[in-house]
Amino acid sequence: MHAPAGSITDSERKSTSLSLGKHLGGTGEVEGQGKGQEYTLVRAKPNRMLSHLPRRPPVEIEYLDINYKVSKGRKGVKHILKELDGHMRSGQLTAIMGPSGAGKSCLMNVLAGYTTKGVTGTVTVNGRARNLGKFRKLSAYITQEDHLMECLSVGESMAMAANLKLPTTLSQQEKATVVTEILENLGLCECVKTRARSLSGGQRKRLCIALELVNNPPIMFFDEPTSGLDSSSCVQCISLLETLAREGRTIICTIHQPSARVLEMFSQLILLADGKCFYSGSVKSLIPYLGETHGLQCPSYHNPADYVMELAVGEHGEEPLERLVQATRDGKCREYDLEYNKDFFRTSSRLNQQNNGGISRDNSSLPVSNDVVPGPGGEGEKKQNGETKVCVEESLLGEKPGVEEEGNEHVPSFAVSFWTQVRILFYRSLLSTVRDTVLMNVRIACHIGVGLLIGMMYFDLGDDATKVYNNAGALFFNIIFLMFTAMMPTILTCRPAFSCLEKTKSPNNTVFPKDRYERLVAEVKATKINEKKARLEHGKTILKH
Ligand SMILES: Nc1ncnc2c1ncn2[C@@H]1O[C@H](COP(=O)(O)OP(=O)(O)OP(=O)(O)O)[C@@H](O)[C@H]1O
Repeated sequence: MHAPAGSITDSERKSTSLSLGKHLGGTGEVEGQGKGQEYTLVRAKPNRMLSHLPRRPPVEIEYLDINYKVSKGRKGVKHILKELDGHMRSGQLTAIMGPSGAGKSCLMNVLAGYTTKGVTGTVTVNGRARNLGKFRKLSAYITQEDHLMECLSVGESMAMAANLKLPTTLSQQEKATVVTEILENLGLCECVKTRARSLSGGQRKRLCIALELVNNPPIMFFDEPTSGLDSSSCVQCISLLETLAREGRTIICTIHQPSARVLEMFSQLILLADGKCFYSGSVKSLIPYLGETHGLQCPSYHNPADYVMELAVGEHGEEPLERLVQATRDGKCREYDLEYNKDFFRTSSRLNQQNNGGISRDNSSLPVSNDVVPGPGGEGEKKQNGETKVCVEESLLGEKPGVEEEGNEHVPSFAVSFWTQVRILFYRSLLSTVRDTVLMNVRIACHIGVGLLIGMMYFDLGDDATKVYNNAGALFFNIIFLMFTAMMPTILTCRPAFSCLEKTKSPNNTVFPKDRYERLVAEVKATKINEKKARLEHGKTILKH
C-alpha cells in the first residue's frame, strides 16, 4: 500500500501539526496585548492547525493544451510552452521541475493568471472557466525574492497584513488571534519583535508565507521557495508547504534540484524539458513508471531528481525524452499513475466519505480544507463554536463554462475600504522611513544645508519690491528642492526605465548588462564542459586500471 499523497486523517493532521511545530521550533503560549498598529501575541493554544480562519472550498486547477508563444521581433516567434495538459488538486503539493529555461516559471505564471498574452489553451478552476480577477484575489504568489519591509518587525508586518486583508467586521482581538495562530504554526513566535532585516533566510521565507496566509488563500504559488536556503532549511520549508497542502490548499511550486528527501515530500510532479511535459503524476510512481514502461532504470543510490534532470537535458539521449513526452501527451503516464495508486485512492475515498459524512467530491481522495479565508467580496460570515468563520462561495473562483470573463475582471472587492488601505499604507511607509536612520539623518542634514544655502542667497529680500523676481526665484527653488527630495527615494529604489547599457533578462528574470550576462552563461557552459571532460578522463583511467 502506498502512503497517501494528499490525503490525511484527523489523527495524521494532528501529528503533522505537532511535528511541524517541533520542526519549526513552535513554542508554547506567548502573551501580550495589542499596542497601536503592532500586535503582540495573545494567548492561543500552541502548535494547532489554523482553525481561526474561515472555511474555504477546495480549489482544483485543470489546464488543457496550453501553448505559450512570444514574439522575437524579426526573428519570428518563440514557442515556450508546448501542448501542456494537467491538473493540480487541493490537498496536494505539486512541484514543477526541469532544467533552467525549461519553462517552469512561465507555466506557473500562466496558471496563476499573470501571463495571458500569447497563451492559448484552457485553464479551469473547479471545472469552470477561470475568472482572472477573482482568481488572482484568492491565490497567493510568493516570488523567489522576498519583498519584506526591512524596518518593520514580524509582528508589525503581520498586523498591517491583517488590517489590510481581514474584513473590518473582525475585531482587533480576533485579528490578533488569527495572527498569533499563524505565527505559532510557522514557528515565528520567537522573532515577533525582530525586524525583517535581522531575520535569517528561512525565517524570511516563513514570514512571506505567513503574510500570505493571513487571508488564507486556497491556492498558493511558490517560485523556487528553497532558493538560497541550506539543506535543513530547505527540508523545513518544504515540510511547511506540505502541511499547508494537507490542510486542503492547492500548493504549486517550481523547484530546481531537490534532494531525494525533499522530492519525496511532494505529492505530484510535473517534469518539463524545453517547454514540453515528460512526466505528470505522483512522485511515488515516477521511478517505477520510468523503469517498467520505458526501460529507464534509475541507478541505485542515485537521487531520482538528478536522474530525471539528466533525462531532461538529454544526457541519456534525445530518443527516451521524446518517447516520454509522447507517452505523457497520450495519457499513458496518467494511466500508469492511477493504476499505481489505485489501492490508495480507493482507501482514501472511503475514509474521506466517512470523515465528510458521505459527501463525495470528484477528487474524493483529498481532504476538504478546514481553514478559511476571509475572501474579499461575496463572503458570508457566521459564528461557529464561538469562532468567526467566513465562507467564500465557490462561484467566486470561476465562471460557468462559456461565460465571458472580461466583464467580471474589474470587480472592486477588497476586505477594507480604499481610505483604510491608504491610512494603513501611509502609516507603514512612515514607520519605514522614520526607522531608516541613515536615510533620515542624511535627509535632515541635506535640508539644513540647502536651507542655509538658500537663506544666504536670498537673505533679506522679503520687503524689497524691486527684487520681486528674486522672491519668485526663491519660491521656485524651494518648491523644486522639496519636490525632488520627496521623489528621490522612489527614483533611487526603482529599476531604471532606460539605461545607456543594453540590458537583458537572465532566465530567472534578473536584469544584467547584456555583455555580463553572456559572459556568465559562457562561463557556466565552459565549467560544465570541463566537468564532463574530467568525468570522462576519470572513467578512462578507471577502465585502464
Ligand atoms: N517574455 C519572454 N520573451 C522571450 N523569451 C522568454 C520570455 N519569457 C521567458 N522566455 C524564455 O522562455 C524560457 C523559459 O523561461 P522560464 O523563466 O520559464 O524558465 P525556467 O524553467 O523557470 O528557468 P529557471 O529555472 O532558470 O528560472 C527561457 O528560455 C526564457 O528565456
